[in-house]
Amino acid sequence: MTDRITLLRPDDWHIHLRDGAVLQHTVPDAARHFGRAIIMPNLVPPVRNGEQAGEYRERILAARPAGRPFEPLMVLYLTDQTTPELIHQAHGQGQAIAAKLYPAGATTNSDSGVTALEKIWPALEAMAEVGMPLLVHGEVTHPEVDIFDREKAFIDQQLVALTERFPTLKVVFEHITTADAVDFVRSAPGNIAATITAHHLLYNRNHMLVGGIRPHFYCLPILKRQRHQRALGDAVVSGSNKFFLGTDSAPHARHAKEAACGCAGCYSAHAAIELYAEAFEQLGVLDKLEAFASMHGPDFYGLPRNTDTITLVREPWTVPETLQFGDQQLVPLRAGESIQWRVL
Ligand SMILES: NC(=O)N[C@@H](CC(=O)O)C(=O)O
Ligand SMILES: [Zn+2]
Ligand SMILES: [Zn+2]
Repeated sequence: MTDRITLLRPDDWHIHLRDGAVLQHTVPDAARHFGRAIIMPNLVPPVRNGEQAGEYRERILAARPAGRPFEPLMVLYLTDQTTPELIHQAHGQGQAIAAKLYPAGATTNSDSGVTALEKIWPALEAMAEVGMPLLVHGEVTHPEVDIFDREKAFIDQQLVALTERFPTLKVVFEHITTADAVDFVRSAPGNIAATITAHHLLYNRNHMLVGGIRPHFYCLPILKRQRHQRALGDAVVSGSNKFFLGTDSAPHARHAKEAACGCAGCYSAHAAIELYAEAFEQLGVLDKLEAFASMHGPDFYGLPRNTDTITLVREPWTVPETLQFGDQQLVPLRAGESIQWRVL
């Protein structure tokens, strides 16, 4: 049994840090072991242009603990109004590395999202031209589509056509949750990749719903049945470079989760690489963690891999019941329970 594993420093290709006072808590967590992170732009109001991305980046850097190598990689939030000029400007000035498609109404803070893909065709054309990746929250929002089918419906109704229309556009299908998404990404060309969260590898909908409803497992896309969890496991076991680490750590204050209408999002930044190590060990592929966490992401984005390392040891520890979140509290993933791995 391996009790110690050293990895090139990993990166998080999908995280929510929020804004304001909570950055004092979310940024240090993200910066514990990750070298870089793709910072999701779904603030209220969203990060719509290069200038706003630059300002948000400064607020994040102001909360970065001294001596940490952590670098935030900024993302634009696409709206019906996003123009090709805006893309060219943000890209040209190095203010944003990617742009995010939230179908309007699909998830937390997506009200300003895109109402019909045709509206952003010119922006996508510009992104393909300059090589800026499109990051996608891949769920349809039609009320008649069952919430467990929304990812598959997005592939069938939107993503296939989108990738055919823009064959050179780099696309990251974010936080995939279904066998359908795994199959789509696997059989797609090299410019299409996906992030996978630790919670979708470790859990399925039974964990959320059997024996009582557990709001801290509620996130979007929602946890699916075990068959889909296994398909995500198979994707990482395959070692394919199309799949890489994106935690989708998405903090909400405790009262906003434990409510009659609770918010979607799981917080995992306090123990992200440790939770992935557990998932990979359960799958019997700890040796594949490094490529997934530290190589496939930078390779896809065309960035250098980190050069320093981190070491994980098998040394169980207990996650606190709550963490400070600005002047509120949040309940992290695994609250009050143990995690098998610890970073030295
Ligand atoms: N994943 C979530 O359940 N929530 C995210 C938004 C998102 O990534 O869809 C959030 O911002 O809270
Ligand atoms: Zn999302
Ligand atoms: Zn997210």
